[in-house]
Amino acid sequence: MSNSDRKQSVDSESAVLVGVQLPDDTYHGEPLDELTGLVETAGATVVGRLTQKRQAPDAATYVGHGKVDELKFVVDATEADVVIFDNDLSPAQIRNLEETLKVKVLDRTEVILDIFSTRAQTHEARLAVELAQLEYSLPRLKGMWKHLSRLKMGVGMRGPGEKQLETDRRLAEKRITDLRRDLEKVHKRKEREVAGRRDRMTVSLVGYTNAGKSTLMNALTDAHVLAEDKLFATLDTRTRRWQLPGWGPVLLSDTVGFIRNLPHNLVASFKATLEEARQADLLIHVADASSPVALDQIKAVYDVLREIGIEEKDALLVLNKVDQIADPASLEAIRRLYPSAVTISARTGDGLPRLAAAVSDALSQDFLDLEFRFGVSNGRLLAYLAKYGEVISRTFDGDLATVHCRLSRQHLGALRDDPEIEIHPYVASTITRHGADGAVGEVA
Ligand SMILES: Nc1nc2c(ncn2[C@@H]2O[C@H](COP(=O)(O)OP(=O)(O)OP(=O)(O)O)[C@@H](O)[C@H]2O)c(=O)[nH]1
Ligand SMILES: [Mg+2]
Repeated sequence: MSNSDRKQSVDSESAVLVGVQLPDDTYHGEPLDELTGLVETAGATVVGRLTQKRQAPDAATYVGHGKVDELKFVVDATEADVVIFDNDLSPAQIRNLEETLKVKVLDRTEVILDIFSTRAQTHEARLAVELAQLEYSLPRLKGMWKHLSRLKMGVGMRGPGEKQLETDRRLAEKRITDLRRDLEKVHKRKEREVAGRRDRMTVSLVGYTNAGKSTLMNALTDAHVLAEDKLFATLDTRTRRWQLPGWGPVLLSDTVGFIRNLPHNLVASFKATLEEARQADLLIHVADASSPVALDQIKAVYDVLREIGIEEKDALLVLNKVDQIADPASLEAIRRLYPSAVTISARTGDGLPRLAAAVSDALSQDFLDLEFRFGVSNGRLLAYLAKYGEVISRTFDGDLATVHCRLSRQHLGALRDDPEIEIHPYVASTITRHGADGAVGEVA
């Protein structure tokens, strides 16, 4: 089968969706709405939807026997090509269901991985997706190679997915090792790159997929990044200069969107991309306030952020798409929970000055814990630190002065730009930044 054949078969593929609600499920939305969006983004057409409430999944087929019969009936009646579960299935459950239904059976994670594999643009994103796909499917494909190759190719089988069918498990394992090593290299390089930009303020846009991050990026800068009504339109980080009113230029980054129950190995693989967010001076968490499940989405984003070591308080919440909110009460409900959130519309530009002011405020409040070493004859620098900084200690050793103080990033920037103040005088001058865990390196 050639590549173009495969793409066509996906576009014309019809899918029946299945969702099982378990007692610990706290999601408030319509059970299969999000999966429908994912499946359509992957290029298939939804021809049937079945839901069931259960106390626990059935070990053999996830849904109960009666439901399997009903599913078989729907699959036959609609001549569906694929059945897609909203829940993660075990390899045995997939096998049993495929034997009975005689069509391919996928789960939500595979659909997400499939979308990522068709959308990844950069080298890094491709590596990350291939690794996640291999890691996810390897344990489930053991002993299933023949079984799977009998089934029709399509959603979930593209990209590296189908390569696995041709290769053997050992090759796949070797590939995983290579991919991990390559990604580690990319990660290291990214860390250095990001660290190299330390003295410029960086702001990252994060948020649920389709919340409007790229649209906001375009509204604030001349980025011209792709923004569209599809899930996971953005997979690669883009950084642009944002002329922040009342502050000056900062670097603004757009990032990959998050989703509820984001496949775990995908989070790990995108670590390098998310590194941008982790190292940012400020995160703007963009939420789609017009979504009926806005609160679930906001919570899901905080969950992913915590996984990469970022606390809720470190992100500025922005409630986007206020132009399309039909019921003001729903916005009020969100605002009651997050009173400091800024409401905007990236589309109409409403609230953008308010957002700029909030970002500028947040950055100004940000003080750095610094240690300056310089020649004692540099009286201007000493005076500057005494005037604008909060001096914690001052020691003089011969003609070397060491001043430990807190200084806002804004004043550090101004200090650097001041032609009157020499911060590289006769004696080597260094500024060390103190993080929560002690000194984290030089910034000058
Ligand atoms: N009505 C309205 N629509 C918006 C607004 N902001 C974004 N959108 C629309 O929402 C859709 C998604 O926008 P994107 O900017 O691509 O969203 P994203 O967060 O970058 O999404 P991913 O990159 O897929 O994670 C697009 O169709 C936008 O036109 C807004 O303020 N109001
Ligand atoms: Mg985007």
